[in-house]
Amino acid sequence: MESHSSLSSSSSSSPPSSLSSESCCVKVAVNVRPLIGDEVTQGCRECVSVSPVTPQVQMGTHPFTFDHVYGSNGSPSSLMFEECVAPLVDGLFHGYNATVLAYGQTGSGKTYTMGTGIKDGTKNGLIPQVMSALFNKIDSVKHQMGFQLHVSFIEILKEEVLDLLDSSVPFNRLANGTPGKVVLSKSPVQIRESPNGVITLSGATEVPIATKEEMASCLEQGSLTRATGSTNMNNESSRSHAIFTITLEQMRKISSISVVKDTVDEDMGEEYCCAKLHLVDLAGSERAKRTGSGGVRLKEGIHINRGLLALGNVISALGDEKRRKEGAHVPYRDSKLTRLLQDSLGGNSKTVMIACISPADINAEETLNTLKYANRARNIQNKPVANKDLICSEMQKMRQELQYLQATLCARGATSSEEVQVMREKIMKLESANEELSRELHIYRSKRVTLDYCNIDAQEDGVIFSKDDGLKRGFESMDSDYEMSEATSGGISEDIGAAEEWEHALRQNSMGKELNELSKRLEEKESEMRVCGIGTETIRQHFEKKMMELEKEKRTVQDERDMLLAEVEELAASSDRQAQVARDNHAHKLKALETQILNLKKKQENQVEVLKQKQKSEDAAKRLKTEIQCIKAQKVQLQQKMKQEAEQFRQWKASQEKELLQLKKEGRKTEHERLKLEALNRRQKMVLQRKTEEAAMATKRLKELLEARKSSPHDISVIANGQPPSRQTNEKSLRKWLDNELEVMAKVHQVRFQYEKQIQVCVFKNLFQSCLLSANFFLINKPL
Ligand SMILES: Nc1ncnc2c1ncn2[C@@H]1O[C@H](COP(=O)(O)OP(=O)(O)OP(=O)(O)O)[C@@H](O)[C@H]1O
Repeated sequence: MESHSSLSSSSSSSPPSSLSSESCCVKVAVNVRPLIGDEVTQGCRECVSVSPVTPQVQMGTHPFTFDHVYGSNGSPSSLMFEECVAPLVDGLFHGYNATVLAYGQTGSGKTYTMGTGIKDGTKNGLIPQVMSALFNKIDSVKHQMGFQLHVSFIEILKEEVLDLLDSSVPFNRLANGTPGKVVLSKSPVQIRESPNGVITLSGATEVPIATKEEMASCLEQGSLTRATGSTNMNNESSRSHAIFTITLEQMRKISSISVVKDTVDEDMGEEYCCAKLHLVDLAGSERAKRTGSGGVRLKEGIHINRGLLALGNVISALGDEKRRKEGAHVPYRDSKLTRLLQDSLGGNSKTVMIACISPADINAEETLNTLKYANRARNIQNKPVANKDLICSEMQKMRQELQYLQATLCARGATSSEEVQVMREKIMKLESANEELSRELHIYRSKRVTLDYCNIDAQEDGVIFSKDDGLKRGFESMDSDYEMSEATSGGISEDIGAAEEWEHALRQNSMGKELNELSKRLEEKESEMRVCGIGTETIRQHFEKKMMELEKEKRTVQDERDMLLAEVEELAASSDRQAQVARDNHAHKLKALETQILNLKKKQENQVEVLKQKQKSEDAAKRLKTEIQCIKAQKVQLQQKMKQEAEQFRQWKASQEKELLQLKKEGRKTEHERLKLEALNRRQKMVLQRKTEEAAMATKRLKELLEARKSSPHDISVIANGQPPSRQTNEKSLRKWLDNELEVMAKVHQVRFQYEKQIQVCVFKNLFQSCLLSANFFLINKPL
């Protein structure tokens, strides 16, 4: 399966990255492998001492401090995964890219550490542990998230990027059957840089992974395909830089809690995250003299060293704080390796470098170089960013906003119906205002039509109606013979139409005025009604209550007065001084009470008056109500009348137009007939002329024959009186005479025939003329 893969955080498949960004240094761990067989055989001694307390490696007088040191009495190598790589695996689940980079001289144990070897790496190496940790984690959180895993495995061999998982390429094992040794026929992969500077690999196979076993199988397949070769320093020396990439895509369910109407609503949104873990097993630096390489191996070695040198330069550039601050150029483009590791070093990645060293004194120089190299790498500052989908976060935000708005809407639910009611009323008011305005507009238009007519009338002094251009259509194709009659009829019809239109406009105008008048009256009455009717009932009740109170008060005062009167009468019976004083007091009180009663009576009378007034205004309101109803009915009637009148006018106009069209059609037909008759007439005239000429000729000929006949009896008389003519002469004369007679008879017959024909033509001509006359008559008298 070919796909577009990327070594960068923001790959084509990755969403735009955002959110938390923190600077962090590249972590460097040193792994000191034990002395191996050859080294022991050669009697090598360990030249590296490790401080168990502080993660420090001492090489002669040079102490190097790292984040972790494993092996040779440092931390046990078994802790390497937990301390260095496990946090990166965790980071993947939070969207952070990560890189684990194994660096060191040839035979220092990089492949062994990473687990990309076929022989002994697949069990204890870091990559197999990554796989276990990854799937354990997925198992524990899969109920909360959706996962998708892909792996790709490429190598950079002699500055060429090759796909190690391309299943279309057959395995070409060596004749000795050594697994993993493969003749190179792998598909090349292109490094591409997207417009935003992201490096991608075009053509690298990305295998979808469902289980740990599938992933392990990919690792195994790639490791088998990877180029290895035997050197003096390593029987299974990797001849290429290998990058095993795990891509983890996840849809995380995130809950947001909102409170709607006192109930807690938990919304489960989704967040997309994509992160990549690059596990890099670099080819080891080597010295040709020591590896004993020649030919192909030598060339491979040169390429390997060149790549590692470029990597060293990048690390130096990034690790030098001064240069970094000055924004010095980082030579990522110097090799394919550095281009592919661009994000892992100084970019969007959490990176751990594992510097593998041999403790053997024979390798002391290379080990020192490695430690220096690794030490510089510790200064590299990366900027890992969680690759979360901005769109997803944005959607989540919008969802929350929507919930908030819904909650607000619910809270306002009580008032919303009132608001709707108010809006509805407003709409109704606006609609009625609109109707009123349309009506007014109609009236103004009618008025304008009337005024226009009046203006035209004034211009055409003496002419009552103006001519509507629209009604002047038709008949234009008619001959000049008919122009007068047509113009007359057209003019009449136009005048009738214009008059009718004018009358209609006047009628509409007057009715509109009447309607306006009614509306005005209605408004007045309604405002009067409002004045009369405001709180009529409430006021009446108030007055009635007041009256009752007054009545009650009056009665109380009257009772008091009666009591006092009774007391006064009693006191009047006794004549002592005290009784006199009491009588006077009572008299005063009585007077005051009488005044109070009088006041109350007055008040009561006033109230009665007010009530009467109120009753009157109520009656007036009733009258007004009736009047309003009456005006409203009149208004409705008038509106209906206007409508009917407009409809009638419309119908009349439509029928006029229809009739006009019909007339035009008939006119065209008559015109056609006329033309036909004219042509016939012309033809008949020609025939008549010819026949007349022929008749004249025949008459002439007849005359000649008659003359000849007159002379013939003379010949016969000569025969009868004198000597008888000879027999021959007689026969000749007789034949001549007979011929003449026959010719005369034929000519007479011909002339008679011509004469009859001429008479017929004359009759037809008369008939035709009378037809024309009747056609003219029809056109002139046809009503429009
Ligand atoms: N920690 C270790 N314990 C035991 N043996 C080890 C360890 N590390 C490496 N070795 C052995 O050292 C030898 C070289 O290791 P390895 O092939 O991993 O080196 P390398 O750095 O990958 O070399 P190269 O760069 O040439 O590929 C192997 O035989 C391997 O088994």
